[in-house]
Parts: sequence; structure tokens; C-alpha cells
Amino acid sequence: MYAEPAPPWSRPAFEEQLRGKSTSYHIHHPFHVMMAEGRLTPAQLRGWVANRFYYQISIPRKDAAILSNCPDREVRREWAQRILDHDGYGDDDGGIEAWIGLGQAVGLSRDDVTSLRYVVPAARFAVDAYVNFARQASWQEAVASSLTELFAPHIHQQRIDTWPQHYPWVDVEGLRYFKSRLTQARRDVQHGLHLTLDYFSRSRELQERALDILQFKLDVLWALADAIMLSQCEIEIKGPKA
Ligand SMILES: O=C(O)c1cc(C(=O)O)c2c(n1)C(=O)C(=O)c1cc(C(=O)O)[nH]c1-2
Repeated sequence: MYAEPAPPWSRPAFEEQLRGKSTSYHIHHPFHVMMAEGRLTPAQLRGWVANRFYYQISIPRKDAAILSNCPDREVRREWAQRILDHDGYGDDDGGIEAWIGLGQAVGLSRDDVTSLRYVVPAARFAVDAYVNFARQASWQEAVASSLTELFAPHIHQQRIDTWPQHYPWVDVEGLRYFKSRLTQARRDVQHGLHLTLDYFSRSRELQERALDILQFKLDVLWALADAIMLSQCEIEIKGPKA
């Protein structure tokens, strides 16, 4: 017998489904739980900062892939801001530079971070999967994959709140990156969510596709944390912060 396809969820119900994915966010990954509870050693925290740098430098390339696939000028005008946020523009050095500052705040040199010498293979594979997805998928699908940012302000705020107490040896100036992302992520997500609700609400099948895409991206972040934790990437340094 022919079954009627399920009707699309209303916009609020679809948004609720997307937000419900927070249960698989990497804030719940054992490595991030340890980080928030102050249980990482300085060498482990440095390992995370050095590996995460590969994600930082890949984000603007991912966003450029979205731009290259998007024929809509209005969308491009707004999306382009993301690249400037990370690469910097005018007097603003941008997020990549701020992440290098975080590296220095945990005791790494600029070269330790930018050479990528501490980036472990599985971390690279996880991040590359995200960039490759954005290159190959439609721009609307790639936009949906950015929606893990719905949950990012919470984890940034958690680091701002817990690091000074748990990791007093980290120069607080290094937390600048997380502070700037609080506003940037909220603005980004307003745009990305609006586009996703518009495009995918045309059918239940599309809405379910958007949920699968968001799950894929949650898995990228989870796999990145697995990679860093399981490789036991620990960076010992000489000097007072060793
Ligand atoms: O520190 C984090 O846990 C975290 C997570 C995410 C995320 O949820 O994708 C991003 C960021 N940070 C971040 O700083 C950032 O600029 C960013 C951009 C994007 C994206 O998918 O376009 N995600 C994230």
C-alpha cells in the first residue's frame, strides 16, 4: 500500500530537532569533560591547542568552499565575514592569530603551533573530512553542517569560566579567542540557522537530511577529540611551564 510521506515539521519543531542534537556535542566527550574539570596536565592541554590549530586554519578554507558553490550574492555577502573573522582584516588580526596567542599562553612557541608538527594523523583526517564535505556538498548542505556552532558558545564560556581556576599557569590573555567567538558564533548561527530552516523545511525528507548532516559534523568534532585523546599527544616544554 502507498504510504503518505510524513509532512514536514513546522519551523519551530524542526529547529527544536536541530537543537536537540546538543546531546552529541563534544562538550560531552571525555577529553572535554576532563578539560572542564581541570584534569588535563599542562602537556595534554598544549597537545589539544596544537592539534586544534589545524581546525582553526581549515575553517576559512571550508567557508571559501561554501562561497565557491553559492550563486546567491546576498548569502555570499554575509558568509564572507566568516573568512575575515578568522584570517583578520585591517587592524583586526583575526581568530587564527588569536589561536596562536592561545598557543603562546599555554607555553608553545609560534612555530610549535604554525608548523603543524604536533598535529596527529587522525586529527587531520577528521578536519579534512569537514572541508571535503563542504567542497562536495551543495552550499545549503554545507551551511547546515556549520550548525554545531549552535552549541559552541556554551563550551567557549565553560573554558572562560573554568580555566583561570584550574589552569592558573595559562596567561588569561590567551582566552581572548574564546571571548571573541561568543559574539561571532551567535551571529553566525542566526544566519546559518535561518538559511537551513528556509531551505530544508520544504519536506520531511530534507529536514531529516539536515539532521543527518548535523550529526556528521558532530561526529567530526567527536572524532577530533578522540584523535587527540587516544594519540596521547602531550607536549612537554622546557622552562617554568614545563
Ligand atoms: O572550540 C570549540 O569547541 C568550537 C567548536 C566549533 C563547532 O562547534 O563547530 C567551532 C569553534 N570552536 C570555533 O571556534 C569556530 O570558529 C567554528 C567555526 C565553525 C564552523 O563550523 O564553521 N565551527 C566552529
